[in-house]
Amino acid sequence: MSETMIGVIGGSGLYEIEGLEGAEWREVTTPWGDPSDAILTGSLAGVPMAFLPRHGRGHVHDPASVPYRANIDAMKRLGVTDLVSVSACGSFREEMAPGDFVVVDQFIDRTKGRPQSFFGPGCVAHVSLAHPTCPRLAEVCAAAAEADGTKVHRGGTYLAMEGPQFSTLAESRMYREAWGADVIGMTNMPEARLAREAELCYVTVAMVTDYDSWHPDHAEVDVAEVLKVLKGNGARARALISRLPALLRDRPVPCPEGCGQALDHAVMTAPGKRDPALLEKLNAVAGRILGP
Ligand SMILES: CSC[C@H]1O[C@H](OP(=O)(O)O)[C@H](O)[C@@H]1O
Ligand SMILES: Nc1ncnc2[nH]cnc12
Repeated sequence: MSETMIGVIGGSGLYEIEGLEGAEWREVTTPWGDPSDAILTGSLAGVPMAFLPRHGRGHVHDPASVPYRANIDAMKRLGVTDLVSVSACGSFREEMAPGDFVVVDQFIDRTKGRPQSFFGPGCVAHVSLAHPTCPRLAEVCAAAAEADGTKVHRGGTYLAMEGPQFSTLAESRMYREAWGADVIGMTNMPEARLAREAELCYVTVAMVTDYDSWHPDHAEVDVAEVLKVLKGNGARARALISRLPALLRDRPVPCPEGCGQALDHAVMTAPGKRDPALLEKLNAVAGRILGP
């Protein structure tokens, strides 16, 4: 049985974490290009961890230019089994207030033009995305946040918009009223798709920073407001991360939810028709089924 390794992708406002033993920023190269930044590796309470700031230190990447495939490949290559996305989001629900955390379990993807898959011509694969997050990791994250006194909403639909501008009032109302979305952000797609293809347990912890633009009693979202709330959220996000090792250590690997076998019946291309160059690029993500 291989061991649990926790990966964290930190979103806006979360560019590093403290307290890792043997902490080292490591440059990881991937066949999909460079990740957003070097990756901070080390261990926490004896459990190996890897932390990657999604936008890079200094917030260099906008939501469209984040190298999602390189980020997920790099995490997989390092041995990550459980990947937590910690992200800022707007809320479409009165009860999901700024400062609350929403452990997301569904996505609606409105992003455009971002590479959506590791697979393609020469190695076609179709994984299930019906349940795009790992229920075990979701429960662990919810418990870790609650232990710190944070108000947690278990379950919620995250609308991934293209950005970088925030939504119009009409869009905000449509996502909330007609589409039933609970929170909105710009980055967790295609990240969640790619994590599933890479057979990682994945969950989004969405930290509510604002009410987007639909709420009659709150000003429309702007970055100043988001940053103000993020300052408060940062410490609680770090506290959540620090509790993960105790909750994930000693759990079986692979996870019984099946995230680690997502590719078992997914590849359609006949062995003799597979493109060797693409197979080479897939060596970390799909080496388990395609061979290293
Ligand atoms: C700073 S507000 C908009 C920005 O914040 C969120 O980023 P992340 O998901 O990486 O925390 C949102 O998706 C936008 O990219
Ligand atoms: N209202 C909002 N829309 C999109 N991304 C966000 N990130 C934080 N708040 C947001």
